[in-house]
Formats: sequence, structure tokens, C-alpha cells
Amino acid sequence: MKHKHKISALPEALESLEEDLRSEHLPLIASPHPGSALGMRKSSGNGRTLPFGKFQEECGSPSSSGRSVDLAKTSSEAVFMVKGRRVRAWLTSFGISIIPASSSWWKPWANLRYIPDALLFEEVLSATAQQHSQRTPCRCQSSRQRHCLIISTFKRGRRKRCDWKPIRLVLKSSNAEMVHEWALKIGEAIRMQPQRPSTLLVLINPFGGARRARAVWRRTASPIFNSAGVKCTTVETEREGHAREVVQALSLAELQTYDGIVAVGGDGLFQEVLNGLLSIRGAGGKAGQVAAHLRLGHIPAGSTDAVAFSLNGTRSQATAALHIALGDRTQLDVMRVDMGSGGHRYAVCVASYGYMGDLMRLSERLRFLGPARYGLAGAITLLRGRAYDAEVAFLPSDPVPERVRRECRAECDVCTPGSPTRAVGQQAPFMTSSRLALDEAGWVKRQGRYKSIMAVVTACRSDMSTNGLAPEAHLSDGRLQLVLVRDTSRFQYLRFMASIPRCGVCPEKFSFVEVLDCTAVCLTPRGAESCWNVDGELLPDNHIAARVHRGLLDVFARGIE
Ligand SMILES: Nc1ncnc2c1ncn2[C@@H]1O[C@H](COP(=O)(O)OP(=O)(O)OP(=O)(O)O)[C@@H](O)[C@H]1O
Repeated sequence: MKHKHKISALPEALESLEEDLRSEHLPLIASPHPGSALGMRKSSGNGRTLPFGKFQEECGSPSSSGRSVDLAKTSSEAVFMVKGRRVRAWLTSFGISIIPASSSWWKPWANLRYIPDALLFEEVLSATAQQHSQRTPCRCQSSRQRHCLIISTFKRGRRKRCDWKPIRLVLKSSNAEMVHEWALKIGEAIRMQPQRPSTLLVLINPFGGARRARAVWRRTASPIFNSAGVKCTTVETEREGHAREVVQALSLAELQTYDGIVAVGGDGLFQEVLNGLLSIRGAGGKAGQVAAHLRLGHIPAGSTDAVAFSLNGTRSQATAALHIALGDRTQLDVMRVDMGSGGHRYAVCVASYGYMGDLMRLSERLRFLGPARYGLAGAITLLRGRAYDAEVAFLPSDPVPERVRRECRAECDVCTPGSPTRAVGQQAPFMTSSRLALDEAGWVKRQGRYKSIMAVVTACRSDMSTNGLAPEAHLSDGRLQLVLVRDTSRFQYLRFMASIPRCGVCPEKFSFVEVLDCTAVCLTPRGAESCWNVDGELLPDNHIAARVHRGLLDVFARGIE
């Protein structure tokens, strides 16, 4: 913004600049999660967006002109210094509103952009009062402003809103009493947030991905949980299957202690934790009931991290940790895969047979290469160009209305319980074997030679395919997308694979690809067999029946903002 005025017109210019700065700055907030603090309003725990005007109306903070200050009776007002500049702040029932006390053309407000205008308690991790000692004064403060109100929160990415970064806002004042009072009030409001976890069980796989899980926990996630006052019990996994054993061995008292379980690792670790938790639920009893209330979280530190990516829209570890610490909750569909030889697995992303199964089998042998193994295994599998004979049967889902065929976002009206479109998709019987579904009427059969067969539960996003394998899949719509890729040349298959990062699986572009909406799938191999890759883990049996269970699992997430 350029403001060139003659000296005689300076007062008007300053006034107009002040207006410009305010009007430019104020719309920045658009914070989701309107406050439910102090019991004045109920929160769904999902990413709702509160327009700034509405926030001001509810919080009683100043109007966008900054002149007509009409404070609610409950609010307190104070003046702080931030980076050497005066700001006025209002503490209300919902959050904190901050505006510059004065704007001058030589002190642009833009320098303070990292400060949101309105900060809802739902998005604040903690607030503490601190005093700088006389001996070590902060270099940007006068000796009088020795008392700091430190608010731990986060800021959204400029390019990608769903990418969050933890930040600390430091508001300084000379009034120790006021700073302490504000810290206490904010702390009290945070304690009243309904969904915040207080104790978590954290499982860390130091072996997954690039073997960075320990560092991710120590440097990124743990400081966020510490700042939010969340107590964590950490367990490092020692072998394959250890995470599942730890979860299954939890006693009733331990289950009652925890608000959730967090996997720091890849999709394989998350799947182990999921299977451990659902096996407790499947066993029923009091432990099963308690386990049903536990939420799962995924802090990505693996090779693909499709679970965290699909939940949050980003692979950022800080974002995942922030969603957990802030206590977000959303429901997630879970697919139960029952094997012909007995035994079952649960998955939340995708089960694939053929190309992806062969790729996974080979990449497990190349694990010493780290995440690069997937590229090499993919190329070798493509060159081999295998296809498999199989009989596929599926149970079609209810017809899917056109409005459901769009990307799933935070506050999605398809996934949010109680919304009118939520009726789409059947609710499969809870915890029963998927094989029972075979007795139901309406199965459709296909037989042929397939390069790849996939049953996709959620969008299944990753670095390779940021829109996901199935961009229209929802977190909780009770629907599987069955992808059938018939045998074709290596070149055509390569074209198909190359198109996935741009638009996901796209049947319109390839005559040999079919996508079918269903709730259950059954596969019987004929002749030479590939193997099933269920959320990155190989199954010992290829004759399977799979069924989706709508919203079976609660996770620490709000969907993509
Ligand atoms: N200490 C350990 N030593 C060996 N294997 C382990 C250990 N801890 C866990 N595992 C196993 O390692 C497997 C892979 O782990 P994980 O999923 O975390 O990483 P990844 O496979 O590299 O990532 P992604 O699944 O996202 O591609 C899991 O199946 C898990 O059972």
C-alpha cells in the first residue's frame, strides 16, 4: 500500500492510513471453533468459522472502525506492549481481542501481524504470567514493562490454512496484578473447554520411516503437550506388534486414566494401535465401553503417513500435535477385513490387492532404503506388469447424491452427526464379522483379470497425492469406493498411476478403470495370487470379506480447514 501525501495533508493521510491498516488487518482472523468457554456456548469440536464481526458482537470487543467500543460487562480491558508497540486487549467470555492502541505511519501495524485480532480460548493452549528479572531484562522492553502475559497458541499457514505452527504471544505490562489476573482467567477458561485431553498414552516407533519418531516427539510434539499441560505416558515400541500388545494389555483402570492414545510413527503403527483398541472394544464388557470413548491421534513420523495427511490435510507434525492438545474430535469410518482362514484387521485408509500389494511386499524387503524404498519397489512392480484373475463381489451403497460428491472438509455436512446428508451410506452392524454381510441380498459380482483392486475408506492423501487416492471420499460417510483396474498395457497403467497425484483415481479418463460405491466387498482369487496390503500391512490370506463401519472411531482431528 503506497501513501504519498503532501505535508499539509498529513493529518488526513494518517487518519486514512489508520483506517486502511485496520480494515486490512481485521479480516485476518476468521478463526474456527467459536468459543464454548465458560459454558456460554456449546462447541461441536469441529472447525467452524466465526466471522470477525460475529466474534466482536459476541465478545463485545470494538467494532471494525476501532472507535465505538462497546464492551460486554464481563470483559476486562487492558493496554499491553507488544514488540515495543501499544495494543489494547479485551478479555471476554469467548476469548481475547487485540487491536493496536494507535497506528502511525512510521510504525506499521503489519509488523504485528503474527498477533491474531481475536483469539478464542478453544485455540489457546495455555497462558502464563512471567516476570523478567532486573538482571536479565528483555532487550525490547523498557524497565517498567517487566511483567509478561505469555499465551501459547498457533497460527495458520498463509498458503495452506490447515498447516499450523505453534506460537507464543508475549504481551507486556508494568501491572503485575493485572497480568496475573489475566493469566488466571485465561487458564480457567481453558480448563472449561470440554474436549481437552489431560492424560495420553503415547506410542513411539523409533524404527518407522526415516527413524525420526524419537526426535519428532522430543522436539515437536512433547513441547506442545507440555505447554498445554497434557500428561503423557510414553512407550517406545521394540518390535513389530508391540504397540498392539501394549494397547491390548491396558487394564480397565489404565483405560479410565487415559483420554486418548497417540501413535508417533507411520500408518503401520497407527493401524496396530487401532487394532489393539478395537479388539478391546470387540471383547465388550466395561473395558470395551471405556475404550469406545478413547480417541486416537496420529503424529506422522513414518514413510507415507496417509492417516495424518487425510485427517489434517498436511503431514506437519506440529499440526497433528496441536489438534490433539486442543482436543479436537471427529468420527472416522473403519473397514473391518475378515480373512477366509480366520482373523481380521481394521483399516482406515485403503486395502489393495494386485499392484499395491506386490509393491508393499517388495518394499518390505527393501526397508533398509528408508522411504525411498516405495519409489524403487513401485518401478520394479510396474515393469513386472502382473495381473491377477479374481472374482470380486460388492454390496452397492445407497445412491450417492451429487452434493456428497465433493471434498470432505472440517464441519462437513456429510460426516457431522445430525446433518441431513448423513443418512447416505449404511451403518454396518457393529463389530460383527464382515462375512455375515455375504448373507445379505443385493451383492453384485464381477470376474476378470485385474492389475489392481482397491477398497478405499477415506481420501488417503499423501505427499505423492495431496488430493488423495479418492478425493471425494469422506471421513465418515459409511461408504467404500471399490476401484477395479482391469488388465492393460504397462504404458496405460503408468498413465493411470501418473494421473493419481493430480485427480485421484479417475474412471472418466481411463476405460479400464471402474469406481463403485459400496459398503462391503468380497474377493476370491483365481489362479496365481498377489497379496492384500491393508493400510501398509500385508495380510497372510487373500480370500477376504471387508465391510465399512460408519464413524466407528473417534480421532483427534477436525477435518481439513
Ligand atoms: N522397534 C521396532 N523394530 C522393528 N519394527 C517395529 C518396531 N516398532 C514398530 N515396528 C513395526 O514397524 C512397522 C512400520 O512402522 P511404521 O508404520 O511406523 O513406519 P513406516 O512403515 O515406515 O511408515 P508408513 O506406514 O507410513 O509407510 C510397523 O508395522 C510396526 O509394527
